Amino acid sequence: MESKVIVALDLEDLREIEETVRELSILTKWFKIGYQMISSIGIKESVRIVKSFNCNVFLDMKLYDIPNTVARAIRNLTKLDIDMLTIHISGGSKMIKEALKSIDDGSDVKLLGVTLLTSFSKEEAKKIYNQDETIDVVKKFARIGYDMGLRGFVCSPHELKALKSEFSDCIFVVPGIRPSWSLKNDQERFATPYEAKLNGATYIVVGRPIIKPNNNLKPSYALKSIIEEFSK
Ligand SMILES: O=c1ccn([C@@H]2O[C@H](COP(=O)(O)O)[C@@H](O)[C@H]2O)c(=O)[nH]1
Repeated sequence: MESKVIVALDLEDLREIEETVRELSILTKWFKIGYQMISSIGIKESVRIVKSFNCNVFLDMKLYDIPNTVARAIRNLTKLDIDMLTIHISGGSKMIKEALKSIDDGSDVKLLGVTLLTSFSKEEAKKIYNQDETIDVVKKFARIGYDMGLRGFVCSPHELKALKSEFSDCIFVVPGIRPSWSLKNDQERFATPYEAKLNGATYIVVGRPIIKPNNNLKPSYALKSIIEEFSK
């Protein structure tokens, strides 16, 4: 069965990126390209590398701007050979509507709405959104996204179960994954691969525990152990 673990390629060096994809593409066919990689080697080169190993690209752009700007960016980005792309739901209903409209009918790109970043603690979410519980912020965003037509979300493992029961026809891509043996780093709302599986994740996204493991584990061993835990 194809692995549903997406490796976040938060790396900068071209050689290191190529070697990482070469080593890990034996175990998973999904890689996430984000700011760190594109700001060092560029979007087109990033996509080219992942595709050269016959793997799928999750382009995590987290687009957030006025509707016209986002729509035009999406029109360009979907000309690249990518499989999933993100926008911030907090960009608003109009932005989401234009974003969805700008994806060609013939394109298979799945547009995902980011709810609330996993690096937000309850206190931080309260400061910005004036809600006591992160679940209330996340549910509100997911409802807006769903009503505008989104059928895929990025959310933390903490709110996953509630979203899954309300939006059962959607896919859930879940970062903030920390196996028991790894550091939390800047993640605030996190859980183990097994917990994410139990709560209904379609895909999990994992970066540092695989590519920069704190215990000198080889990336391929770290990934193998995460795939096993997520498949239990
Ligand atoms: O809410 C979010 C949305 C995206 N991410 C991205 O996922 C990876 C996670 O990396 P780790 O090293 O496993 O923490 C990273 O690329 C983020 O940009 C997220 O963490 N939370």
